Amino acid sequence: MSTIRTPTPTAGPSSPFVISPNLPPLPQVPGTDPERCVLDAFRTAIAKRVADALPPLTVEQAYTGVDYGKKGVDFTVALPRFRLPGKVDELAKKVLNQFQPDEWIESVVHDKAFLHFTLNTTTLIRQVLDQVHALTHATPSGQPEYGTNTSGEGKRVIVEYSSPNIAKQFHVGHLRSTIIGAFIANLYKACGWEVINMNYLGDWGTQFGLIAVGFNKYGSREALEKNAIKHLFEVYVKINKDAEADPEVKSQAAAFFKRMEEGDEEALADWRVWRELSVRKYEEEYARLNVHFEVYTGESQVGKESQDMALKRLEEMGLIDESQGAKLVNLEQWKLGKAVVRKKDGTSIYLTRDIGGAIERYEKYKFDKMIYVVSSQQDLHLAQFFKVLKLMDFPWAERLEHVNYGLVQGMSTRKGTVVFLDEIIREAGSVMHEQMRKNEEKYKNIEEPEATAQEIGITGVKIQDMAAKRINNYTFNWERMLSFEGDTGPYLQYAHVRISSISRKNPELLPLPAPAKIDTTLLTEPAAREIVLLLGSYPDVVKTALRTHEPSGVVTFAYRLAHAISSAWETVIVKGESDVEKARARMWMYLCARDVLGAAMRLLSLKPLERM
Ligand SMILES: NC(=[NH2+])NCCC[C@H](N)C(=O)O
Repeated sequence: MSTIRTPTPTAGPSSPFVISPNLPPLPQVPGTDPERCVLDAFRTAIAKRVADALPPLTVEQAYTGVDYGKKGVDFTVALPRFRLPGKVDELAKKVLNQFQPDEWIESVVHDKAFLHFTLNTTTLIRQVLDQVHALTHATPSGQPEYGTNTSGEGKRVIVEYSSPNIAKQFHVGHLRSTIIGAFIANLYKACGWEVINMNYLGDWGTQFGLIAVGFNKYGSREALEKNAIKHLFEVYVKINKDAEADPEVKSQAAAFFKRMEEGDEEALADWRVWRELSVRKYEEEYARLNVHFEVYTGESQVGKESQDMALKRLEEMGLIDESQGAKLVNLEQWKLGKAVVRKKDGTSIYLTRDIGGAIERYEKYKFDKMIYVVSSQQDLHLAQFFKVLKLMDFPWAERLEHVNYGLVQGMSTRKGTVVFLDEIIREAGSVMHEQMRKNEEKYKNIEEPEATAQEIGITGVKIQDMAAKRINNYTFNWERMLSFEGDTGPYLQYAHVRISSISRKNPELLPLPAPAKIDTTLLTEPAAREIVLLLGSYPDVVKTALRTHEPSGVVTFAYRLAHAISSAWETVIVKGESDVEKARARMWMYLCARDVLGAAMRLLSLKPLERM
């Protein structure tokens, strides 16, 4: 299996898709982009009819009232939201009276306060499939772009996530930050933003004094080279024990860290190696998760100057209270308590580093937005730190955003509590491998069972993590997340593999003719129409995710698409269809569905499998 990064979609400068010029012309509604989301055109067609019948309503106003319909309805307009004079029934009647079906809209039905519109099936299928195809296979960049948009063009975002602490445990909180953060970064990229993936390591603090002392006693250069993360943690655990029994160890550690804070090169030399080797190891593990950082920074990298400057400014502004030698910002009036920004002994602290760090990042990157993907356990910390920056009148303080998430209970391997990221990855692979072995017949046909199990295992972990709203807590469950049944990661991979097999299984239909030569009017089954409408909605799914910062909407979309494909599979057949033209049209539709399912999976940082 290749280790090459699966490219995540990003919008190119111009779209290779244009709406057929033979269709009735439509006005251009600002903010819509039919060349990237053809449903925008259908919505405009609906809005135009509603506006034309109900002056002074404008097409633009009407457009905001066009929503997806429920249960078998394409789009619905709720009339009361326009606040027009007159009774709803009369308004509806006006729209109905003027209604003429055309190649955009087939029909309208009036139901209480609602108008339900049905799109013209022929146009829908033709335009959506053409668009998916062009934006997947014919982009100037050569990268798939379907679902992307250009709303973030020219803007830069920093997404800070994962951020584990060196020499300490990599816990589920860090895993969630990694999974959700990678999604958020992909999402912004797909919306045209320039994205900087940033990892803010916990690489500073008194624990490094302890490790320095511990390393002399328990450390091994060899073990460090082999697995720095693991070895440093082992050293840390041992010396911590010693320190509990022997205050001398503690004071040695404190003295050493003091030297580090003072910039003593000798003291820093070892620390630098530990950090470097840990980062290298982390990079390997992130790569297996399809996660990549442009910037590894950390608490150690925040300059003393920016922290001092921040304190000074707070002081000048009269925002600092002193209490027993410590300095704090009183945030009581915002119900954010009192935030300590300088300890009695003058050493820097987490909060102050975050404040100084943000100032430095703004200087360096001039970001339009900066997102911190951090557990909801740190809600107060982030709220305090954002508030302090606002009080300091930094205009960019408004650009900071905290994307939080709930707790995870019960993550452990069969050997016990998880401490390291590579244990999670390995366990996911081995549990999945056992699962796959249960089906001997299938197992025999898998080319690279271990690599495949690994990828599906990771998919299971990620999907379990992103399936519900971020803020929800959940219980880690290997059994459930790695099952092929129900809405799980393995099920999604399986759906992608099955649909990818269609070319392999029907070589006689290949190569498919150019899209224009494929007769999509042969796609007459409701199940096919349902798939196509879902495909058309994908660009909206991406936009909604950007607004909510929720991966769950994308996961739900992927399931819905997988289910729709699976219900069509037995009836809208390719193999065994005697009409070759029809078989080809169906195959093309399935391949477009595969492209969109793959795009959604990649957005979720997954690597869609072609075979298993
Ligand atoms: N800018 C930040 N405070 N980011 C979050 C850092 C998370 C911290 N290293 C922890 O493990 O708790």
